[in-house]
Amino acid sequence: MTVNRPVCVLVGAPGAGKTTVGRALAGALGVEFRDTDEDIERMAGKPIPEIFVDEGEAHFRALERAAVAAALASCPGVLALGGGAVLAEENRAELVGHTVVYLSVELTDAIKRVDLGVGRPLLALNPRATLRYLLDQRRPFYQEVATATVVTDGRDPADIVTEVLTLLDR
Ligand SMILES: Nc1ncnc2c1ncn2[C@@H]1O[C@H](COP(=O)(O)OP(=O)(O)OP(=O)(O)O)[C@@H](O)[C@H]1O
Ligand SMILES: O=C(O)C1=C[C@@H](O)[C@@H](O)[C@H](O)C1
Ligand SMILES: [Mg+2]
Repeated sequence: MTVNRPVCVLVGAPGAGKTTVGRALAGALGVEFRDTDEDIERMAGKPIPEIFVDEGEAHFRALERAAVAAALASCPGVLALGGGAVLAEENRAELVGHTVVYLSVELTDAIKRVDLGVGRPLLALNPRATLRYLLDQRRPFYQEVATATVVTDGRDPADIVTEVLTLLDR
């Protein structure tokens, strides 16, 4: 039986660069890139902001728990989790034993990268204050699940990919 485990799971706040760095990292490793946000959109047949409006955040989080469990069990490549996936105890427990890289970002860089919250429903109102709250709330959870942390502030994605490749010994 073949067991598919991600080479690397990326966690971090909105704007940390999970999707950007994850895609480039997967390209460098020659493996598939998967993003639970994209899996959820495919499952639901609509974009994440519409799921929040039509069914609410609790429903989105339920879809996210299913997407995280499925991806951890079937993705052999680089897997990016949604920014809030670590909020669920169930997801944090599922991450034990995986190689999990926390792409850390602080407020100044995160706010520049999230483009006033476009496409990010939680940041639609008052992005700066909300992002500050999310970063403070989630930092301990990202640290709890991470097997390594890579600081992304003031660095370009190619530089971050190089550091992750070194961490992975590739
Ligand atoms: N290290 C970086 N330096 C500058 N800009 C970056 C960096 N990483 C990502 N970006 C830019 O920031 C934006 C957000 O990046 P990305 O979508 O990869 O973040 P994310 O962590 O996947 O966010 P989300 O949790 O919302 O999915 C994109 O426009 C991307 O080009
Ligand atoms: O930070 C969050 O809670 C989110 C981040 C995105 O990746 C999406 O999963 C969604 O917009 C929620
Ligand atoms: Mg993303």
